[in-house]
Amino acid sequence: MEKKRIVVKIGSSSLINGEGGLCMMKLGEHVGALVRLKKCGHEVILVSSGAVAAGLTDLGYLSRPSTIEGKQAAAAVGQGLLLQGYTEELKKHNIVAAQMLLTKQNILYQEQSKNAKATLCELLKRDVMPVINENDSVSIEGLTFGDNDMLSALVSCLVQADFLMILTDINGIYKDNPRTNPDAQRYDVLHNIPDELVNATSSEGSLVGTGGMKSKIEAARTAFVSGVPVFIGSGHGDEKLVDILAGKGDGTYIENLPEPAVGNFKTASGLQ
Ligand SMILES: Nc1ncnc2c1ncn2[C@@H]1O[C@H](COP(=O)(O)OP(=O)(O)O)[C@@H](O)[C@H]1O
Ligand SMILES: N[C@@H](CCC(=O)OP(=O)(O)O)C(=O)O
Repeated sequence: MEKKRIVVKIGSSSLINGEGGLCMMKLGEHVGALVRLKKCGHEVILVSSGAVAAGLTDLGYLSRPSTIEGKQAAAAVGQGLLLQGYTEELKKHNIVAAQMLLTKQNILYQEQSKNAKATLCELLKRDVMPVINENDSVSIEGLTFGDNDMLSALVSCLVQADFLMILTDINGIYKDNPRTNPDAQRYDVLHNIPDELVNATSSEGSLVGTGGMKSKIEAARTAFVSGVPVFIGSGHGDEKLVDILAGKGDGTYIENLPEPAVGNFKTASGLQ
């Protein structure tokens, strides 16, 4: 089996329980699947959201605060809880968790991105699981990634990943938001992401997430044009990430057209 370098992004909506706190059962299930992928011999980098959402309850917020200092304070509390959760769950599988909190400057400035890449490669070499998030409590307005979808795409480009998996609370990209339009159809495969698709997609997300499907599509385009195939969707159980890699995931794949069979080539943009 060919060893692959895979970035997995987990959104807040897939980590939070009904009452708004961090759900250790959901986190543990993701970890089981990440470990399974790693045990297949792949290099796995996790980009996890959830810091702001995880910190709300302890700070007495009833919902996501609208002020920057409110979100930054929630992230300062929640990031600790998030990493504690990953460290404990990974330890059960004898895997060490490594926290990397990045700002946009760390990716934009070559000198800093070189260091970030070198650190990530060293962690992978040592068989450690990097757990990346934006450094929310110090990020400056206007210089944030905006959401972790773009962060995961930029990390994928930085480490020349073979695959980016964006896990969320919905099983793929639909032509319209399926929460408001239950008849909306899903794209199973896309071979490009034209402007019209980005423009037509809503940035309305779950109560705890940021950017909705629009930010995922924009992030997917960034990764895809740099040569990284992307999956956006959901799944359950230990096999879900292995299944996604095998092309059996429940979601939308953004990938190159398959090699044409000689004399039997049908073009498809993936956009119906
Ligand atoms: N065209 C669309 N296809 C699928 N989901 C969409 C679409 N438009 C909006 N959404 C919404 O995007 C949400 C996922 O985004 P978000 O809440 O930011 O997730 P996450 O926390 O995983 O980043 C879904 O729950 C869905 O309601
Ligand atoms: N860095 C923030 C990420 C916010 C965000 O992008 O959330 P999501 O849309 O759920 O990926 C946090 O950890 O809460």
